[in-house]
Amino acid sequence: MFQVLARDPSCQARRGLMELAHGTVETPIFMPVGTQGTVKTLHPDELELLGAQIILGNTYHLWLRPGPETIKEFGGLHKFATWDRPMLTDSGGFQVWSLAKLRKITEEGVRFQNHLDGSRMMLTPELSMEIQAALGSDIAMLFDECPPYPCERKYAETSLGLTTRWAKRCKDWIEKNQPTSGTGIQRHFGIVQGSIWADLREKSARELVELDFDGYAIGGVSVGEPEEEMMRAVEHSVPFLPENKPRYAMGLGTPPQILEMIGRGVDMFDCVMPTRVARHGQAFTLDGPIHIKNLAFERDPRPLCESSHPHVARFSRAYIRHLFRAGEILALRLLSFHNLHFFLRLAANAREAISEGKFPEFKESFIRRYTQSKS
Ligand SMILES: CNc1nc2cc3c(=O)[nH]c(N)nc3c(CCc3ccccc3)c2[nH]1
Repeated sequence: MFQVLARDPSCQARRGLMELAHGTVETPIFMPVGTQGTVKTLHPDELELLGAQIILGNTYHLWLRPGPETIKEFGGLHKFATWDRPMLTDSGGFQVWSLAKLRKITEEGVRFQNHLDGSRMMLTPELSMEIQAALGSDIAMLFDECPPYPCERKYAETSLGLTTRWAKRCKDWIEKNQPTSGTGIQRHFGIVQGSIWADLREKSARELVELDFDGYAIGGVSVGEPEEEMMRAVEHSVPFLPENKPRYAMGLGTPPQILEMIGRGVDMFDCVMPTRVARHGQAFTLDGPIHIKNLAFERDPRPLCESSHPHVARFSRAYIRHLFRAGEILALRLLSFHNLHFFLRLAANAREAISEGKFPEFKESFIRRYTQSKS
């Protein structure tokens, strides 16, 4: 399922290939988030134009609406959304924690109030696996508990025990129900927890590796902790994960953070930021982010960035600023397309640098230019 093609000689960065039911994915990879079965404001053809190899869907959102029956009737999420490349779905626990009201965690699962109609619902490891199987994603995340930040050590320790017991229940469900044919093999990734404590991160990683999954995510990060805590959580988890399996840092991060993580041996990234900040007028450039509403761009004839995709580079900053201030929907689409392209190019350039054994130099020069205050 995963093979390492090249390793940078002077850091932990590696280049790899993931063989999935709906195609091959090169790593390191950035994965656009398509919460409701669409990457906001963009058409699947545009995602292909961008070179998106895999997109993310949300079990929690799709379970509540339109519901697994509808999606099953259309042959799964790929057919429903007409996206024929790989998809990864989260298990729903994190979304219950961050979206639903009146959440109650028990050994059985998570009881909560549906944020759409207030009805009381229950999500369990087995149900999460069942929904993700109905969605037909290429990679399903195991049902975990993402502890809040900050939290007491005792809470983190108890919580990681629950995540491991839930991982075992997911594994039992998979062994009992996973069809080995039909919609193609669905892979499953365990999620390492343990909050900010190194020994808990090691404990969680060892317990999940013991259960043996197709890949491993580093969870409990990008939940409001300082950047150095995020880096340490990755550093304390990666050494206990197998070399020959993909590693996914959940919810991360800014361009510099992604490059720092790649240097520490992480292969997969997701972040709502590129499309979310696009809707607030922020565009990523090699010289750092810009806010298109800024008066400075009123007559700026340049494209958003020298490395913009032709699909967007044909428009001046002045024109996009005008559209944005006029509330034109095209502005959101152009900024979303541009930002996703920026992140996808960053991953592609990282892959090249790793193959050339020059990742540290690539990382340093990108971060230097990106963070220097623009002239
Ligand atoms: C923004 N920061 C962020 N930190 C996260 C931590 C966890 C975590 O510890 N456990 C799980 N299961 N998911 C997490 C997510 C959601 C990532 C996602 C979103 C959309 C689609 C697919 C995947 C996180 N996102």
